[in-house]
Amino acid sequence: ASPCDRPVPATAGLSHDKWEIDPAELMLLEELGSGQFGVVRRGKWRGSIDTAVKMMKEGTMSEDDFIEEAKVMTKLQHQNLVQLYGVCSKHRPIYIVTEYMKHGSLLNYLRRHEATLDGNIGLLLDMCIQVCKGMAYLERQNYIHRDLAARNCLVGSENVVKVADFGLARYVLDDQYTSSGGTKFPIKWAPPEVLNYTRFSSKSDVWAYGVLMWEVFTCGKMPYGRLKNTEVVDRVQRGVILERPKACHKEIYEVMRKCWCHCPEDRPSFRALKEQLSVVSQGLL
Ligand SMILES: CS(=O)(=O)c1ccc(C(=O)Nc2cccc(-c3cn4ccnc4c(Nc4ccc(C(=O)N5CCOCC5)cc4)n3)c2)cc1
Repeated sequence: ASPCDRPVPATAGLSHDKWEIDPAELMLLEELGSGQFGVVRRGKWRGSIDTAVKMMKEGTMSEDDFIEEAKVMTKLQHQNLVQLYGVCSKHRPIYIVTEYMKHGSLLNYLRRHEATLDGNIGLLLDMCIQVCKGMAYLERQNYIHRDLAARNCLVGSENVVKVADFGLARYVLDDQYTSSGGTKFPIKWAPPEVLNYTRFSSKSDVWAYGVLMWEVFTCGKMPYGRLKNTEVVDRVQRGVILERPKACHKEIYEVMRKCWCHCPEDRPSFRALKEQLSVVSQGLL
């Protein structure tokens, strides 16, 4: 019988899990950057969809666990989260395919545009509010980021800011990055309970969010300057916090300070932060 009148088998298309992307549908373009994890390139998916393709160097990630988690991550959808489109896991290195953000990381954007951003309180606050909305969504989904910082947020057109790489830290194999004693551990974004017991929670993400607000209002300065990790750990455990950036109104700094309460339960939720920041933002108009 001709193929057109042969019944389509019920399993057609099911062999490809929807989080699995066929590399034949990806056209790899210029390199966007790289790190110890591998290389990131811009890509076109199915001819027209702009993507960023992270090509994970072998040995940097527990791949099978990550591929399992990718099924969950593709379901996390919000206008302030960098959308995971899927993975190419049938070859090595595996590819992590996400939506493309054309202005790169928030940290580099702040540093590159300091001249126009500095003093533009409304725009800086709007960037913080966008990150807060993405994080409030993750909080509602009981999803912990574990490495929130300006370097892990991305900027798209019209100053859209989105949170990236949520949850990815759990799959990094380099224990210099994963253990709080390691040289690559993000000490400056970690609260006391993470430094002492690696106890991650949405409230430890809130602490990191306070540091991200400080990064935004300093247009990308390094928190605690050139202090060594051991000196930062000592200060944080003694309750010494980051000073108010000069471009930052006292009421905005008050919000940051609440994110740095020693006890996690005394810190506001992202839901509460979103309310507080929009009140401040209206007050500015
Ligand atoms: C700690 S870890 O888990 O090992 C880990 C480490 C690193 C990463 C990671 O993704 N890093 C990473 C590195 C480079 C680019 C990315 C990266 C990831 N992306 C996801 C979506 N979009 C992007 C994107 N976009 C870019 C980046 C740079 C430019 C650029 O060249 N510009 C210059 C001209 O002005 C505009 C900006 C443009 C767009 N860059 C991500 C993720 C996880």
